[in-house]
Amino acid sequence: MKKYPVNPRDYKLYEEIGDGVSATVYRALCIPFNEIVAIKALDLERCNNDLDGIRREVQTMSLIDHPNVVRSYCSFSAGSSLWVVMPYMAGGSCLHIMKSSYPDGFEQPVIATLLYEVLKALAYLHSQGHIHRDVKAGNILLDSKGAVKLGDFGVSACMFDSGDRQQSRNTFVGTPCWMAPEVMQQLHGYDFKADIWSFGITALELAHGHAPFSKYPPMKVLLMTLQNAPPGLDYDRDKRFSKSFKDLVAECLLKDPKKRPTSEKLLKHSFFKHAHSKDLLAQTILNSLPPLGDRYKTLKENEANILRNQAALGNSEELSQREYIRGISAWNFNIEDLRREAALIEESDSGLSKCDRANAPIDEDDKIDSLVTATFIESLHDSVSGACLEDCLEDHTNETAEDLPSNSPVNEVGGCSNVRADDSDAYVSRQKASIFEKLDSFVTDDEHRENSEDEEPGFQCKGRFTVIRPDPCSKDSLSANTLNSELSSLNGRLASSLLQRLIKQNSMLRDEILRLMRYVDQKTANMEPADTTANNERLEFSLAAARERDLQSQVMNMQQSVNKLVEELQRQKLKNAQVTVYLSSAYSLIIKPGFINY
Ligand SMILES: Nc1ncnc2c1ncn2[C@@H]1O[C@H](COP(=O)(O)OP(=O)(O)OP(=O)(O)O)[C@@H](O)[C@H]1O
Repeated sequence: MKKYPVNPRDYKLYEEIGDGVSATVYRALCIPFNEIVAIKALDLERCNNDLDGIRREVQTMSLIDHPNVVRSYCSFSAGSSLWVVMPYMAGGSCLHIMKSSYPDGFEQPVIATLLYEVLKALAYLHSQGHIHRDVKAGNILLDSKGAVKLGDFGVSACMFDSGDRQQSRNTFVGTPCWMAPEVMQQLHGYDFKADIWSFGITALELAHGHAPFSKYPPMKVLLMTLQNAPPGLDYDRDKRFSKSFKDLVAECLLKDPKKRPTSEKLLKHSFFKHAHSKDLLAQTILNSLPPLGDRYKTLKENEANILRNQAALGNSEELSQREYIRGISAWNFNIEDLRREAALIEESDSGLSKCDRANAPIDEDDKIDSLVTATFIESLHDSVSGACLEDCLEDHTNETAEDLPSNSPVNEVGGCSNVRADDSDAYVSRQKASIFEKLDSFVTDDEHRENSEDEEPGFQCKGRFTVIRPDPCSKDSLSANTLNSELSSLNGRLASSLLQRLIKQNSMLRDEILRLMRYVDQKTANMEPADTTANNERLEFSLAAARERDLQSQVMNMQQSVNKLVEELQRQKLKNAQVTVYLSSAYSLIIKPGFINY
């Protein structure tokens, strides 16, 4: 096999052809081979220390060998970046093609051809034990001849992972609009079927030019996906599509992952009778397209214009949502802490939830959805009283996938720094106030947005980062990761902080009393002759006070130990749940090799 050089000097970088949250992609020349390649430069500083994710992506890409999957030729470090050398896909991504020439989506034969190729990639990946976890138009790449390849393994996972990597399958990654309900729920982990859901959403994306719910902020997408009927090809404008296409989408978007077909089975679906060879793609959608670099430049210019117009209108909040406007593929909704908290609450909650009582779900799936959604919201309520997220639910319980332009402008992405403070009380109250503010702004924005299609979401989560409603000027701006972990630990921290403050106050009062007593004693001693008995009493009193202070500090230490033990218990509980999931997957493997089902 051809060995590509691993020295940056052997490559000449040309124009930029794409970018994501963690990477910029360039067209480049591999000088010794005189061959055009694509180089994905992963900025290690922008990767939020997700070195494991990068390692996984590079490792997965280098091991993969399938005509429908983008593989990496080699990778190496170049300055503060990691360069991944890949085949150059001159057509770019389906998302970019739609954005520049097909805003309302592709025709059915094109969709069938694209989806068939993607499905072959998925069948291969699944057979190798990989879950892609980020299937979407933005990750479907075309070369100049119409060959289709699935790319971006930034969040892929291996079914046979153990330890930390197994854990990654129990976390909340992907992109909200494309994310399967079971990935959001995090009740029993998930498997290959999560990709089938995303595949169904991608089918809708290719048919309409944007994914269902794409105008909504991630938090709302999450609630709508759990609560509403699955989206489908049910609108008037969908009449142009065949029944087999509608059936395919409906099968992929079944909420119960067990009922969804495998990728192997889907390959035999009657819809793929409409699929053609790659020539169709070359002759239709790629035919009149300008070179990728030019297209990318135009897209960027359009994006800049939109931002400038918004700035002129004084809508500063929309300014830095560049990723959303240009259709960056991944805005991974990283709320695993919150989800975990919701799941724990559910475990320990034997009574019916608000949502359960109100909605009286008819079947088991709906019940689980409602319960999880309700516990999710209740956990927020428990942590931060006053947050009123039910609005999100109630507003949309009867909505199905409403189609809204994926390029609708959204809020600004703020610089979100973690808050640090020396004074724990001030820190806790500031965090609390900040959380209230964030949640309030989320709810307010949501209500506001209901009345206007052009309004922007209040939350924006992208890439391996989660970003909350922006406030670039605020020093106290808080990342959603911080928010999530603060929410889960706020009650414990508040209680501990309160106790510590009480002990501190108590000991200050005691010192003050002792000081006053000493003062009174001195005054009395000046007036009276020395009294041995009184002196002895004073000595005893001082000793008792010292012993009391000693005991107080022991109580404080014990309190801290209890806090640590509670934390450890929660960690162990989580580990236990993961081991159970792992064992059940191992068991399924033994009884059904090649297919994993929890
Ligand atoms: N081999 C390639 N040839 C041509 N264009 C590419 C290639 N790889 C990526 N691109 C373009 O660059 C964009 C960003 O790439 P990629 O999705 O891998 O980066 P990322 O940082 O992982 O982004 P995100 O996670 O936001 O999707 C793609 O959407 C695509 O348009």
